[in-house]
Amino acid sequence: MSQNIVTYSPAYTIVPTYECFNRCSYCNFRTDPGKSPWLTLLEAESILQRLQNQGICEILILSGEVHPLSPRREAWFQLIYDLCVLALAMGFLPHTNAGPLSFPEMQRLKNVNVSMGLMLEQLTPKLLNTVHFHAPSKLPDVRLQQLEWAGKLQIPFTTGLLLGIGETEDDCWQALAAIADLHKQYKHIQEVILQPHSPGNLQTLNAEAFDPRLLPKLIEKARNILPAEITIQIPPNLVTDDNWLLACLDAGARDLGGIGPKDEVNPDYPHLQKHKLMEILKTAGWELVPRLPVYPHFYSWLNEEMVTAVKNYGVA
Ligand SMILES: O=c1nc2n(C[C@H](O)[C@H](O)[C@H](O)CO)c3cc(O)ccc3cc-2c(=O)[nH]1
Ligand SMILES: C[C@H]1O[C@@H](n2cnc3c(N)ncnc32)[C@H](O)[C@@H]1O
Ligand code: MET
Ligand code: SF4
Repeated sequence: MSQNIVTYSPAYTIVPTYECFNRCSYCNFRTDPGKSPWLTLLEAESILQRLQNQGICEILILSGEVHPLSPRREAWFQLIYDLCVLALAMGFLPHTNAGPLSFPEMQRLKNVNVSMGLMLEQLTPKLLNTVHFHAPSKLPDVRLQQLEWAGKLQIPFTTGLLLGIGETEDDCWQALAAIADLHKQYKHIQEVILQPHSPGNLQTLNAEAFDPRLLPKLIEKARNILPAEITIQIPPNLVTDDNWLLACLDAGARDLGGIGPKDEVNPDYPHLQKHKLMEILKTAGWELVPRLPVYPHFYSWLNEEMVTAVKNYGVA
């Protein structure tokens, strides 16, 4: 068995809506409520048709958020649900990250997703006075509760930290320890993303990019805090120097996340072409291998329909 494998998920991101009632000051994705048209199922169908037979497995459904008490919340949720059903019908594997959900919403989405995700971001409440001042969805207790519900519902889950938004190193260790604790109870975390803050043109936060030279040490320490079965993921387009990227792998990162034509969250940071990335990794002896958005040890948590969808990729 080769030990020098790095995985990635051939993915395409579908955005139900960019409108969001939160205003995270580092966000380059959101528009104001009512200001962005929602994706229609017809538009989605034509996008997905063009993606067929291109080696893409994962459809990442990434959304701005309609307030839980808004009269438009139900239609917003239904659109996300229907997009998952459509992606499945067309042979793709959905992974939804649409911000915090109610327990029944999460329960319903489990039926039409092979895995789901929500970044913890950070745990320290001091960010509520800064980058998350206008972002009730980023209340640490709300995020922790989401991770707990995902565990109770046995949803294979992706979470992670956003780095360089005003936290200290110690804040990172505490956030990682909280993820490790929840995982020890429910065994549901498949990967933890260590996402460096990367400034774009639309955000209001005036802060530097997270210094990528700090990443390897952070990954090494994260590797010690997190149980071994949780994979550490780093986004290669946000670690723009080849040597730093390789240093991240040496430190214990083993996955490069969803790689597709556009990074919707960080549109100013395009991904390298796959063969370029492969070449860089190869020089250091790493092999880049595609994976599905759900890891094999979670197949027993999926319903029959999700297992069938996964089986179409010749695994399970
Ligand atoms: O291309 C991206 N994929 C992102 N992904 C997808 C991720 O890289 C993988 O495709 C999934 O983890 C599925 O395996 C996220 C998934 C989450 O659950 C939470 C946050 C993200 C963030 C990004 C992102 O910024 N860019
Ligand atoms: C989908 C995820 O994208 C991350 N995210 C949001 N804005 C930025 C940015 N400027 N740089 C890096 N990551 C970002 C957050 O962690 C969010 O949860
Ligand atoms: N709004 C969601 C969150 O922040 C997912 C998309 S962020 C661009 O968790
Ligand atoms: S990061 Fe997510 S929750 Fe925050 S403003 Fe952007 S879309 Fe909304």
